[in-house]
Amino acid sequence: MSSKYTIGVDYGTESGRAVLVRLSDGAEIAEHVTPYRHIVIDETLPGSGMKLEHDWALQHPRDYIEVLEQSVPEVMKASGIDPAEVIGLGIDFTACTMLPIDEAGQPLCFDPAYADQPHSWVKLWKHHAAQDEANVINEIAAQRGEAFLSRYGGKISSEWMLAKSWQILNEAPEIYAIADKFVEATDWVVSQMTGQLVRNSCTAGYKSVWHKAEGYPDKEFLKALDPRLEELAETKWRGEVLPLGTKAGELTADMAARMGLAAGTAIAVGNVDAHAAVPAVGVVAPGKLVMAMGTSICHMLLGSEEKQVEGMCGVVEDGIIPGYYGYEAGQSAVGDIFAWYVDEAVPAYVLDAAKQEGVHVHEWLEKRASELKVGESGVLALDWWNGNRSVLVDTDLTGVFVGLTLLTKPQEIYRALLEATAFGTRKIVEAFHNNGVEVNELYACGGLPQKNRLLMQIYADVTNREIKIAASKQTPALGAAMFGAVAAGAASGGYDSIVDAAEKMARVREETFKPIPEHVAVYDKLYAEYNGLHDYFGRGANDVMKRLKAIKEEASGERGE
Ligand SMILES: Nc1ncnc2c1ncn2[C@@H]1O[C@H](COP(=O)(O)OP(=O)(O)O)[C@@H](O)[C@H]1O
Ligand SMILES: O=C(CO)[C@H](O)[C@H](O)COP(=O)(O)O
Repeated sequence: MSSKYTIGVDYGTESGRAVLVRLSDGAEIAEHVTPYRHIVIDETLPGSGMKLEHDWALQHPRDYIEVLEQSVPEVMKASGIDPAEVIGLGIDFTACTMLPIDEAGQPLCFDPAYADQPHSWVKLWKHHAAQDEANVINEIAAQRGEAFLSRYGGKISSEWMLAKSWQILNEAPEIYAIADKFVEATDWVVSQMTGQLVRNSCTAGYKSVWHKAEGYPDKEFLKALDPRLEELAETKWRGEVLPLGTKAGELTADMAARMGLAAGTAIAVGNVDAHAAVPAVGVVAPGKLVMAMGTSICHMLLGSEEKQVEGMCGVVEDGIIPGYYGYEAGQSAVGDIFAWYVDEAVPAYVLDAAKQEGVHVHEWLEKRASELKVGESGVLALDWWNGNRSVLVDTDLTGVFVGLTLLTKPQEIYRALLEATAFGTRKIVEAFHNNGVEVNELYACGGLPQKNRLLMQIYADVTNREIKIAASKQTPALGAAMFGAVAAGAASGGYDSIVDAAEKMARVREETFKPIPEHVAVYDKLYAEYNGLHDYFGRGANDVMKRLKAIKEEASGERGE
């Protein structure tokens, strides 16, 4: 019997990649990356050259289609597989990455009449220009005691659908009026393959404040924000929300020809990058926290009940794996903090030594830092270089070092930064575990577990939990491919559930990182000190970070006088 295959397409911030996967064992047969032609549009609008304001981040929807037209045929060519053997395809995306579309499902920015209006383009997840709207959403939701706030750790983000939709209404009412719908890019790309638009429970739940039983926020709340938003959910956000793993439709003949696949191939509903990674490491049950570790960390966890956990990004029924409540939390900088140190603060002698040894500065520092005993340096840091996303949810918090002396070495500072991010993760683990959402094991995927062994050992020691590492380097794409196999179903040679798909296709490395008891004991003491600093600086006992920010803004003339 011939093998069957599935394709996962992972849409990142700067590029998209297709991975062709064998259904029987999850083997990754071929992959291809297509960088987005327009990458991130944050300075001037394509065509008109209109200058964008600060904090804007747009994308070109055509770039997403190009990934399908280039990377999918490339993986087919590289593998030599017959298109008839590819039975399903799934995609995952950054989120909330949203766009306004017309009645025919076309992006408004494709229409020459609207192409010069920035609000007609795709707003990327990191478009942060809707903060004013987010602040009012949070204020009014808190005043009205809206129940949904507790499902999002008390805060609705400026990155999400409501703030972005409202920004369009405030700044470009003509675009708001003409738009037939606002959709997640993941749902739009799926609609371009199938010819019909359906929404998915993951982005709807985490990014559009949708609840399986209660739906979107009610009209009274939306009206309290702005009377013009009263009908938002029934109009611009309308459309069926389907659980992950559902078949969104079948590949149209036109798209099949452009992608080099067979018409009728099953296409799964869209998904989010970090969330797609969870089944790809084999996690389909509660108790196992998955960390997507790179520039930042997304923490994902399943639970059997809906619990309130301080500072989580969100809890969504069916949001990660159907049948479970999916919890998400995060640290807004991790690899980026280490990058800051390496790029901005390492002495010249370290740069020279690394060059001489022919290793990257990170590797040089990792090697020297791993020669230190736990606690030996006497240096402790708080990991708030990009604010705190969980559990304090406060972007105005900043970094701290304690214990520096004239003898402090660069490797001691580097190690303190690795440890600070591990303490931040322990805080999140404990927030879940102590509120009835068990965390017994950790799984890691993303770039960092491949790059820094000391970091992984520190995470195991600080959290006192074993850490399993993803075998795949393309974990989100593998997860998306698995959902493609589920959309196809067992009758077509795929799988009937993501649990079945994970059993056959997901893999972790044999080697794990286990806590070392002597390290755990010292880290318990250091974590107690971290906790003390965390609460002192983060919970209002000393708002020095906020006062410094105010002084800084005053000094740089940014404060309204
Ligand atoms: N050896 C290393 N040790 C620790 N951090 C590293 C190392 N090499 C690179 N980094 C950091 O890892 C991050 C990139 O992680 P990666 O998962 O590849 O990217 P992304 O989060 O963009 O997907 C950067 O912030 C970089 O500074
Ligand atoms: O909000 C998110 C997931 O909920 C991600 O941060 C966003 O999708 C971008 O991810 P990445 O930096 O890995 O591309």
